[in-house]
Amino acid sequence: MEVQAMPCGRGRCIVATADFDDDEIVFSIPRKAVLNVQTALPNVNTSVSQAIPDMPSWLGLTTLMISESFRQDSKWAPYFSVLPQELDSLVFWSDSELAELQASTVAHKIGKVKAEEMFSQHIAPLGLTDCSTDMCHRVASIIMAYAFDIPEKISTTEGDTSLGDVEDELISDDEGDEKTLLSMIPLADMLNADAARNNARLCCDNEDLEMRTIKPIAKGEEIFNDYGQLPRSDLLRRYGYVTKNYAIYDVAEISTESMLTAFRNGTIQTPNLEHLSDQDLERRVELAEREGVYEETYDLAHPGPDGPSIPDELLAFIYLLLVDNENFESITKSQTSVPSRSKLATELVGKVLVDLLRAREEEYATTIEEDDILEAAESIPRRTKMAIQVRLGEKQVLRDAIREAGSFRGDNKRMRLPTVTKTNGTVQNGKRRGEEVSKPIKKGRFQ
Ligand SMILES: C[S@@+](CC[C@H](N)C(=O)[O-])C[C@H]1O[C@@H](n2cnc3c(N)ncnc32)[C@H](O)[C@@H]1O
Repeated sequence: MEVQAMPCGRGRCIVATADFDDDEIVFSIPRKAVLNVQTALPNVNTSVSQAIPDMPSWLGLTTLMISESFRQDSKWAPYFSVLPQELDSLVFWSDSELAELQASTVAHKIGKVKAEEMFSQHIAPLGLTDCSTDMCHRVASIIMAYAFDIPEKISTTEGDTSLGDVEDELISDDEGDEKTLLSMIPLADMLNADAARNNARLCCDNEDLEMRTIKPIAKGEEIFNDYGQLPRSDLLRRYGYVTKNYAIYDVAEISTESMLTAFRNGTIQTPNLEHLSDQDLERRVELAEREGVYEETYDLAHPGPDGPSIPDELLAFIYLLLVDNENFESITKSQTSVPSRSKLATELVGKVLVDLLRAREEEYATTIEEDDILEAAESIPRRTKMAIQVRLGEKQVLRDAIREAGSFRGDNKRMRLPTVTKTNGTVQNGKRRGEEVSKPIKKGRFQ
């Protein structure tokens, strides 16, 4: 094998001991060397093997690994012995460490309490001696950071029914029709990842699993697998590390409830913005749901070739809250569709979004400039430094989104504001006299 495992600043890493071309096999793993319900479940005791099919795949594999780790003669013992004892995934952070994430929504996605409920409900009744909650967290977190979802290999051997029921329960089919098996793959899971430096990926098309290059690799270079285009918040939550290479995938979330509260409370700073009654607001939210643009939270990103910072759905949602009654009724009756992005990006939508995004920015206790200074400090603990990078990344996304919203110049003529008091005492909604509000355009859902 033309690779070598060695310690590095990222735990262990795998380094090439020869040159590789593009799309060359770096190493192969026989499927029987993979740990999953197909390979390991028949060995575990009856109560465990009967319970696992009722568990979600991550919990089933957690139970399987814990149970297997208690077996004196487990063939996986050498593998288990090299798995890490400690991880930096967010589930292991103390409250004060988590507080450093400030207003990042990742702190609410850790799922520690829910996981503990699952451990009590499913694993505790199995009576596995010495199995503690800490051990369950450790194994579940290793699975989160190390396991692969591999396509199920359907057995063609007639009469092979040994795992039929188990497979039905534990094989997930979340990617289209392809059923996958959550699996621990020794050696393949020794590869680190680093956004721009990834140069290999696991290929499951053949009998053996193959780690193949996705670009040429020179002798001496580290081999990196691709963990996906993850924002640093998720990288930290799942893998317990962050690097600046992932900054391009950072996202900041804004919750719809917080935006609706700002509308209800009248905290939007736009002058003359007509107050919507709760009932009106409700109708507009229902229309957003019907048009498929309502989300509980919206992800903002850095603008780039893949798209703008502010998603179309968020623009459409704010547009539906701000559009004048005439156009609102017209869309409701499906005489008009929600317009395209260029028409959604009205000056008013931009202005309101700037207010909402600034309010979101203020939920973080420090500014970008303060974080830049804090992050540069040498004496800072490792977890604090990672938390600063996450929250800083989110604030930078918010700043991009604010800049983008502030550049909206679309016509406000269909907006329900600002109200303009005419000298003769009549009030118009900002549209020029005689201006046509909307022609019935094509019906249909927001694209
Ligand atoms: C699949 S394992 C990779 C092998 C791991 N280094 C080991 O020694 O077992 C994933 C873990 O490796 C570490 N890791 C991977 N890529 C990294 C990187 N670029 N920087 C720092 N740590 C990294 C993280 O701790 C992550 O949870």
